[in-house]
Amino acid sequence: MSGQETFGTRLRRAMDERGPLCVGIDPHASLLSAWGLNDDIAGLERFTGTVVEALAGSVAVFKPQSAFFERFGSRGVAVLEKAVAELRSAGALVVMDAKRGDIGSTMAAYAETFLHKDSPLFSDALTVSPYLGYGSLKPAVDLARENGAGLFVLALTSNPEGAEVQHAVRGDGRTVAATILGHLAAENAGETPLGSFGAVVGATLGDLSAYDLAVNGPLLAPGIGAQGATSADLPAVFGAAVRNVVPNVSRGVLRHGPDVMGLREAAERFAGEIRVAVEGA
Ligand SMILES: O=c1ccn([C@@H]2O[C@H](COP(=O)(O)O)[C@@H](O)[C@H]2O)c(=O)[nH]1
Repeated sequence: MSGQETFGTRLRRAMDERGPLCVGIDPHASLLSAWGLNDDIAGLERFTGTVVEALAGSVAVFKPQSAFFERFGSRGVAVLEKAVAELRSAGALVVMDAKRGDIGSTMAAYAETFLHKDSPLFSDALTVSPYLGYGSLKPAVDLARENGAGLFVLALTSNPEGAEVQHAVRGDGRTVAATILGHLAAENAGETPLGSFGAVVGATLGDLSAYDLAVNGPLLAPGIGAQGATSADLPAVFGAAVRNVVPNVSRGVLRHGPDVMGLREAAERFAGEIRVAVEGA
């Protein structure tokens, strides 16, 4: 790596300056309709542009959900590319939620797509799935390091179905999720102020004291708002790791559009609740 700032360094600074809230950009068909937009490319463009206009200058992190753009084909991906560029040039960080995961040789191509500086979809970080084996992610880990980017690895997801895989106990007595967290701690060893290799850990999960969340990396926490978790739950779920949590809210903010002020007020409300929860912890 060439003296460039790491994702962990940029993220820590963004969290300090703007607060840790991550707003998800999830253009569900139902949200497009609620905003009075058609479920087509023009609706997608208007929706995405409104979120960027309202929040890019004040929110630290955005998490576009790639699926909602991909469903419109290449024109949807073009809208996503534009949003990524605009968000980053406004000083926000972009975590692309594409949840990629495949055998190493294919993983290398996914990594080129999202983690190579010359790609139009280059993002500060990418969500990835370790369920083809953590080692299959190596091309993404390597390219992220080379380009000052990061990863968020699915460890303990917010959905109830995740438990049958993630809580499964291996031959050595450790759970699958604990093993993934262990790999991340190793990636981040010695990094300051924060490593670049984070975990996805749902805010919906209740007491996680059985897990060592001290991976010296960020913990992306979806589940606040539409999935039922609240900002006030964060200290109980994350314990001492709460200061490394990047809480994601998607529909909970987006349902306040298309009014730009409505979106801003909703994001500020969540940001304030998160601040109170984290500082009081
Ligand atoms: O464990 C996970 C991993 C990712 N997600 C994604 O986060 C958002 C949540 O949206 P809300 O509208 O705030 O519920 C969405 O893009 C999911 O795909 C998750 O929910 N849980």
